[in-house]
Amino acid sequence: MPSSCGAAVPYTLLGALLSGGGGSYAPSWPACGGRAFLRDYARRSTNATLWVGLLAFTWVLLRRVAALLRLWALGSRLPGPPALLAGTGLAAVCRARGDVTGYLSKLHGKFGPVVRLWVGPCQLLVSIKDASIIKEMLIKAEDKLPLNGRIYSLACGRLGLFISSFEKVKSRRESLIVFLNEKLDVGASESSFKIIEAVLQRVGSTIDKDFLDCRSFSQHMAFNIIGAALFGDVFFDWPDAAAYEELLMMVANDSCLWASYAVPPFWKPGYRRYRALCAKLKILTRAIIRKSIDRNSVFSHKDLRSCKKSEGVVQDPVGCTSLLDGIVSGHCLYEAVEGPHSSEEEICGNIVGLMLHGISTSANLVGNILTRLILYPKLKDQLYEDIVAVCDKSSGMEIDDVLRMQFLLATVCESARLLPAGPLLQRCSLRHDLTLKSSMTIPAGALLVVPLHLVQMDVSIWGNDACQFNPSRFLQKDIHLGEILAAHKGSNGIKLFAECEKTDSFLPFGSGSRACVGQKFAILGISMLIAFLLHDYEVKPHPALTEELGSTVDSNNLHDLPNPKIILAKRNLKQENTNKL
Ligand code: HEM
Repeated sequence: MPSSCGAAVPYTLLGALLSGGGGSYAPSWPACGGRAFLRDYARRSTNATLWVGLLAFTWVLLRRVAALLRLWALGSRLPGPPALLAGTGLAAVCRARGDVTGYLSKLHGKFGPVVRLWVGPCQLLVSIKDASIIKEMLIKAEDKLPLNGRIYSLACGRLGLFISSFEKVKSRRESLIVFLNEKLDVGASESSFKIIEAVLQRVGSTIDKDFLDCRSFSQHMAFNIIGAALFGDVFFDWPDAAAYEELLMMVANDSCLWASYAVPPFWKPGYRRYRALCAKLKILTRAIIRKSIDRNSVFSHKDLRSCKKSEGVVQDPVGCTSLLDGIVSGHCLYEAVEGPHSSEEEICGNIVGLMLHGISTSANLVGNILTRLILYPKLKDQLYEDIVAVCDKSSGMEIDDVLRMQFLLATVCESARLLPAGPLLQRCSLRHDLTLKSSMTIPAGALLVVPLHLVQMDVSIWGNDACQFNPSRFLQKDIHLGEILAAHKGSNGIKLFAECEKTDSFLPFGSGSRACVGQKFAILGISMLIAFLLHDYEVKPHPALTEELGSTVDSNNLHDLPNPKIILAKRNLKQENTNKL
């Protein structure tokens, strides 16, 4: 028997409530009981929800398909090999850990300065080799690859630097630049950049060993320089510093591997170990942040509250003692630490990120320069002359002195040119298509890469000796490197060449909207470290290495010598001065 109440049950809860006041449903539904009403109501709501869900899903799917069709349409207009061939070719090279640069070089030779590759049915990669197009692309493409963000987020947790979206990192970048420039304090009478001197004094016991392994020594130096810059003097007395260094390196080594999984592989013991290391790293970072704040607690309470703020940038970083303030951006240190948990979490994440990136990149460059010094005694002598010529005139060594050591700065830049931090500079534009002046349109979401070895060793730009180590190329007539560095106080970039094409092709620190924030800090800091080292120590290869190498050393090919043993022998400056007289 059909239920007499079926037709009388209101469609919606609102309808039922309205009808409860004496509407047309009023006589029938109370008679059927609340259960029938609720059952019917649940059925209809479920149906409605399923319909809404289905429509939303179809909408998302259609949008995805439309975006994919657009990607294929725009992508196929760019020059490049047929889809399937390219995809398998690049994948095979990557899987075999082969020469990606060599592979891209062949493609550029065939298809021109812009080459597109399909690395999957929904993934387009565009490689760019032309300096002017690169410059335009690096300014317009403001985002990083999502994988880049994943690597840092996995290792550091929540953070406001290094992540994919430019919008989210913009203000952090600005405050970090203010802070790092303050650390350098170029041109100030009382230069604040005493970090290197302090580092060398404190790590004396490391230096005085019989011999040093170049990689660990460079890493230790970079760790101390960046740590001291971020946390202040307290970093030197921190008993957990050695454990922290070891943890950072372990996390840095594994981060790319684990971030490459689309779904975190919780079932793998290696992954669980890695997560445990990241958690320990964060605990230690919080401990050193707390120590740094405690050391400056008087400051925190008195001055940090009164830091002038404007548009999210700390305007008075002199009153704010450590990098923590710069990173907090818009909050003074005191407020941020006392504030909601999330901001403390983010400060910690940013600092772990800076330590991971700053140490690995700077250590690479220091190691590279030291290796060249022991392989190339003439370079060492020339540098020593450059350093002594400036130091003889002044009592101590200030950052302004280093700015006058042009050959040294040129050596650091030339080493960075020949040894970029990675083979590919990577960008993307997540939301908008990129329309380049050459009337090429690169669809949103495409992976944009610059093969750094090809660009920085391009014979047509750098000359026939593009692959050779030749610091003098940075000392062309009319270019005063030191002046240029000093004149750019407050800005991030360093203009090295009058010739624009060369500037655009010097990219070890990237360029454009996401360029390295630590570029000037790294170049000047590393130059100062080498100046102090060469001034006080004789850098020599270990005798076993000299025998092994014999006379057949190719100073341009450092791959054969990834981690040489070196000896640092203290110079007898008094004796040297007497000999000179
Ligand atoms: C020799 C040392 C270094 C090298 C070779 C280096 C290289 C790079 C490169 C290639 C990028 C990406 C740039 C781009 O996509 O255009 C980058 C980003 C960055 N670097 Fe460095 N870096 C060095 C040292 C440092 C130091 C010492 C710091 C700070 C303490 C630092 C802070 C950053 C930050 C915050 C970013 C991210 C910028 C963003 O995502 O917007 N770097 N670096």
